[in-house]
Amino acid sequence: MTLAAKISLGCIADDYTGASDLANTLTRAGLRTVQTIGVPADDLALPEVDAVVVSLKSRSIEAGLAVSRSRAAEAWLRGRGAGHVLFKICSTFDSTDAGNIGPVMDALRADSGEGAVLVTPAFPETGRTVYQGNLFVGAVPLNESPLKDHPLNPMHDSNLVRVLARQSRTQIGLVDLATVARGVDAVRARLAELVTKGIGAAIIDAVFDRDLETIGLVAAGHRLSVGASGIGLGLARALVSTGKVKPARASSETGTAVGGPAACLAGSCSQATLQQVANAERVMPVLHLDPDRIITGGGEAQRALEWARPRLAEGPVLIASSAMPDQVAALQARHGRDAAGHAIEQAMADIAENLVKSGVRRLVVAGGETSGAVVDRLEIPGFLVGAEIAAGVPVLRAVGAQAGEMLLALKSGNFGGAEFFADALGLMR
Ligand SMILES: Nc1ncnc2c1ncn2[C@@H]1O[C@H](COP(=O)(O)OP(=O)(O)O)[C@@H](O)[C@H]1O
Ligand SMILES: O=C(O)[C@@H](O)C(=O)COP(=O)(O)O
Repeated sequence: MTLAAKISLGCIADDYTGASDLANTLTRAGLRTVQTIGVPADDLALPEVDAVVVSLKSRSIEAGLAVSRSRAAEAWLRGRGAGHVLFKICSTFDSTDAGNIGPVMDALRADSGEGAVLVTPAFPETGRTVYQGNLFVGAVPLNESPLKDHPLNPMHDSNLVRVLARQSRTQIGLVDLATVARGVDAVRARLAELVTKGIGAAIIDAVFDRDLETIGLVAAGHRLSVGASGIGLGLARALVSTGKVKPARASSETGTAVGGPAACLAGSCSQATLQQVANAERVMPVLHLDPDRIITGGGEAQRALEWARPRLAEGPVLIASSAMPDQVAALQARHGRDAAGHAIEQAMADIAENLVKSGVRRLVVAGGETSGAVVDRLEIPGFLVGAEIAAGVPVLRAVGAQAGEMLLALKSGNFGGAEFFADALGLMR
């Protein structure tokens, strides 16, 4: 890969939608940023950038594998000069007690020789705030939010000190909002106090962007941090305000038009996506997949393609597997959680691959795991960040894709407004 100058910030994202969310945030804060899929091959031509976000599909895999892939990404980023590495996790802390945030954090902490790692999923722009170590999604604690029904990692505890302690080998401390409000020196003093107690990581409260700016200034003096786009915002602003990065103006354009047919795929079952799919019915043809037929090998992907192909010339189409929590639970009871999730992801990848073979060059995908399966199948090695569709969701221009010029939007399940699919296609020309 041709990266002429050394990078200022290295990031490892545990899924592809999360990576594009972070790449979007860093870009808007003035950092020239590229998103790669996995550790990039040496011959991938990328422009000169301040930050690289290496996207992994490691959120729901076995912890040992998540650790080894994250360590490989970290080694690559450090080799390109990154003094600070941010491990980007979900703003709703998506994980199970068996992994993966704690094990990856522990391994990266050991590799980077970090004393106490700052951890916060706060991202106020999307309603994620942390107070006394408790994560709120909008007005409700995490365990009362729609995340309690997530198909792969339902979240039942809003206290992140407890959640992370169950996953990590180190003790977990708290830097509370009152300390953050007192500023950079107070946070540094609190961290030093935690280190003397043998505490290796701390959840840090943040409610407003100004809290993240304080956190970013402290974190920028460390080698490692863990969090969502909010801490990315803090780090980016710190790099700019301390003169380490000369800010670039984020474009509101996505560059030359790609044209050709457009399609949307939804594998997310989040409340936000369910509403967006329902609203899309008013503006484009929508096909609801039969998940049982997908899992039992009933030719559902083929049926979807036969439905979509004749419609593509008329305008965009949407193909969705999204279902309500009770339907998801019933399907999982019949087939098993992982088997169901995997089969549906692979069916989405089959559909995406064949839609692209049929000429689709503009593709919107809803769902993190779903996006991972689709992007892997399309063998897209990286993305440049274009216009912002909604908070946390940019238009992406594929770099080095086999299919040539392509625009994608990878929507985190919970993000986007009620008309997200129409909003996205409106910016993807
Ligand atoms: N109808 C369904 N029933 C059960 N699981 C489903 C259904 N539709 C999709 N899934 C699976 O649910 C998971 C959704 O995860 P993901 O794509 O990451 O969405 P989100 O961004 O909302 O977390 C995927 O593994 C997907 O294959
Ligand atoms: O931080 C966030 O909320 C997102 O960037 C993200 O990671 C969401 O994950 P998915 O909902 O699984 O796409």
